[in-house]
Amino acid sequence: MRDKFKFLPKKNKEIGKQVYNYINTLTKPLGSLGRLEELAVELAEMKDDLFPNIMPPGVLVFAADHGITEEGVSAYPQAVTEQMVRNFLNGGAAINVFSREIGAYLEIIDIGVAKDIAHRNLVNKKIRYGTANFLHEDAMSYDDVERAIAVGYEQGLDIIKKGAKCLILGEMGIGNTTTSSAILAVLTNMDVASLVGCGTGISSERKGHKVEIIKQVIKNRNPQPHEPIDILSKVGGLEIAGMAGAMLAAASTRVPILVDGFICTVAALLATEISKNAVDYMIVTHESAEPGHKIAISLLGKKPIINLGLRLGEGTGAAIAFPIIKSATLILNEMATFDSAGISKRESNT
Ligand SMILES: Cc1cc2ncn([C@H]3O[C@H](COP(=O)(O)O)[C@@H](O)[C@H]3O)c2cc1C
Ligand SMILES: O=C(O)c1cccnc1
Repeated sequence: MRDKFKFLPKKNKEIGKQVYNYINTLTKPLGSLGRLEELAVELAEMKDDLFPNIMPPGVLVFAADHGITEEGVSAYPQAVTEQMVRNFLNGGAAINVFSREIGAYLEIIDIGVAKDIAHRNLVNKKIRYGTANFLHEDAMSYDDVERAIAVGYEQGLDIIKKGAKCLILGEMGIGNTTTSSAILAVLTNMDVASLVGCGTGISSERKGHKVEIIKQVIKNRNPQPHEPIDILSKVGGLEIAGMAGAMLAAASTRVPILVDGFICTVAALLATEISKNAVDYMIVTHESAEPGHKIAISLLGKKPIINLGLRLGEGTGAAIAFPIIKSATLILNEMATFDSAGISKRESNT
């Protein structure tokens, strides 16, 4: 797996310098567009383009079930995964609303929902009917993990081929904050209690139970910290592997990845464990209310753009932040320079 992604393209730092200099010729005080200026430079470096374009965005929502829901770790029953997939297909979920708002291509991928769903707009790539309960046995085989990453990779390439100029990854899977917390605990070796949150809204008592389950899971499964396939096979999720695969597709084609919340950021960490350079193509769009998210973001070495206290997933935070990131490209594409507008430049000794 690592061999396949050994040679991801590097960002073009030279273009970044040119864009930085160009931004300083635009009709505004130096540095006055703050973080947007940094984003413009980053996007140009990723895309190897002085005038990067990220319209239209592609949104891929990967859905899968988690056997660990048997242990009472979520506020909602497993059946909600399938019900929400139907809601996505009917256009009624939050990610549908925000995708429409930003003019995104949206695709829903069944990579491991526990029930069969027949719908002409569903991309059926089911690998298995949910993961096993990893308190008692491995979540899935190495082969399942590799197939899930390959599905994500192919879906990523496919939506890029259809014209997506940046990628938003979303997920749906009841129980996946438990899965993501277990993965993050393995990656960081941190105290489980410090990174577990309330997910869909469990009580603090139930949160204590979730912490104990995750501790026991890690003892029982003993995943290897720098072996992403081993981690995913022992305590992973199919949608998390799929998102990591789609991120690798984006990085290999210089397409910016707009990273969403806690679960998506854990997938991003796994993608960078598979190929370090993937991180160059990632923008963390927001900070979720899930406490593990702050830890995952800092491990990725990123700075979130917004914090609206979201704790939903589906790719919603990335979709909401999209217009901000698009604004960074528009300043390059549309603003006048001092010379073209005939405006006096900054005094040299101020
Ligand atoms: C109706 C509904 C819609 C959702 N959309 C995303 N999630 C989010 O919540 C789940 C993770 O939380 P936990 O680990 O506590 O189960 C995931 O499915 C995630 O995508 C939802 C959850 C629900 C209930
Ligand atoms: O941050 C997230 O992605 C998140 C948080 C809670 C529930 N589902 C998703």
